[in-house]
Amino acid sequence: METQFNAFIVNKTEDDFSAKLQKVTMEDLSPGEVTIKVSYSSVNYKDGLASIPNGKIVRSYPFIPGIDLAGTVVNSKDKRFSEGDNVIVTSYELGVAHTGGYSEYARVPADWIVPLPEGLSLEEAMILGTAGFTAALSIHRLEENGLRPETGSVLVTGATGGVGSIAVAMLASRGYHVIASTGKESEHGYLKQIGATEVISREEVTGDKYRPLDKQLWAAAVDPVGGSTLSSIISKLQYNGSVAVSGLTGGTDVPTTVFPFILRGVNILGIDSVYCPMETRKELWSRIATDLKPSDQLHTIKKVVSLENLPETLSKILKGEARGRTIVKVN
Ligand SMILES: CCC(=O)SCCNC(=O)CCNC(=O)[C@H](O)C(C)(C)COP(=O)(O)OP(=O)(O)OC[C@H]1O[C@@H](n2cnc3c(N)ncnc32)[C@H](O)[C@@H]1OP(=O)(O)O
Ligand SMILES: NC(=O)c1ccc[n+]([C@@H]2O[C@H](COP(=O)([O-])OP(=O)(O)OC[C@H]3O[C@@H](n4cnc5c(N)ncnc54)[C@H](O)[C@@H]3O)[C@@H](O)[C@H]2O)c1
Repeated sequence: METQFNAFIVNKTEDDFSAKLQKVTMEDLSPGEVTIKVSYSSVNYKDGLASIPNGKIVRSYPFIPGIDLAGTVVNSKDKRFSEGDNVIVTSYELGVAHTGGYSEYARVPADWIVPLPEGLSLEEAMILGTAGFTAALSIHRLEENGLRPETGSVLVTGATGGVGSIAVAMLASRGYHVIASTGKESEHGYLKQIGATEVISREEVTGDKYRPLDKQLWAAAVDPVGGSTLSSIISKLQYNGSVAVSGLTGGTDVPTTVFPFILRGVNILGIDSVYCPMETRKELWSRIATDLKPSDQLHTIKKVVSLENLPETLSKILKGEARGRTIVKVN
């Protein structure tokens, strides 16, 4: 193992903020039982927030962000892992309070590690990453609440984003009629290519004005957008319909009324990928490698960058300009 290696460091002092590639040593990494040579990381909205001064994600500076990583174990003090094992690490404190995936090496607690399931390569694991896991958890929770392809169509908001694109592709590969919503007219072709049956604008979701109960349009929705988009979804879900809520790119305040809940039995399902229990996490990753794997669409969804490209890539995701999933080829 090299004594010095590359990592993307964010630093904040009283009067300065910087985010750049630097040489680091193992002493700059947070402690953990398992050392991993990182092959790929990825770029999530949360990583974008971690790269700006007031994103409220990073707990202390200087810091190495990156909430996702996939790589190979080089050293383990925990019996569950050995040199040469291919692994995935996402969630918990990674890239938030524990140095993350934007580094050639990472050191993490063994309890956070998922062995790479058969059926996924390290690259595919990161095309999916936290976004793919969140999409899978959303679909799992919707199906637990009765959703089936014959129940009706499923709306996906923020559909060109990471969570959105993977949700479109996973739902389509499971036989659902997927209605993808986007603000980007130029991306309708992309959304059809990854499996959307119909593509609608953001305004078609919200309508001209909010009505507490509106026309029943969708059996379910995967919503990483939140805000007024979520208010409209709640009033337009079919009887007993559910929305899986994972994000806030469209805002955090969700004005609603009790009517959809007490008159139509509508459900809001909260989706948290970060502290999802390990047993469910492992089960879902093995489904992501098999029945939930959108094999045909993964390479249409991916874009590959290097650690050097991170500043412009992180800035793009915060402006809502990223498409699909950007993975970072680290080693
Ligand atoms: C991959 C998953 C994602 O992408 S999630 C989306 C990214 N997350 C965000 O944008 C949230 C960033 N955080 C914030 O904006 C603020 O912390 C919010 C949530 C608004 C609360 O702010 P404020 O009212 O100032 O209180 P606070 O920061 O002291 O926290 C209050 C209690 O909530 C907790 N909290 C905070 N952040 C998280 C989090 N990400 N996950 C779980 N819990 C969180 C804090 O620990 C605190 O709890 P306690 O009082 O310490 O028990
Ligand atoms: N709950 C969880 O465990 C979890 C996990 C992963 C992501 N997230 C959250 O999900 C959201 C999406 O994450 P991502 O990594 O896929 O990001 P992303 O940037 O790839 O996707 C976001 C999408 O939202 C769209 N968008 C932006 N502003 C919008 C607006 N005002 N109205 C409608 N659409 C808008 C963008 O065009 C983009 O398509 C973020 O809020 C992120 O924090 C939550």
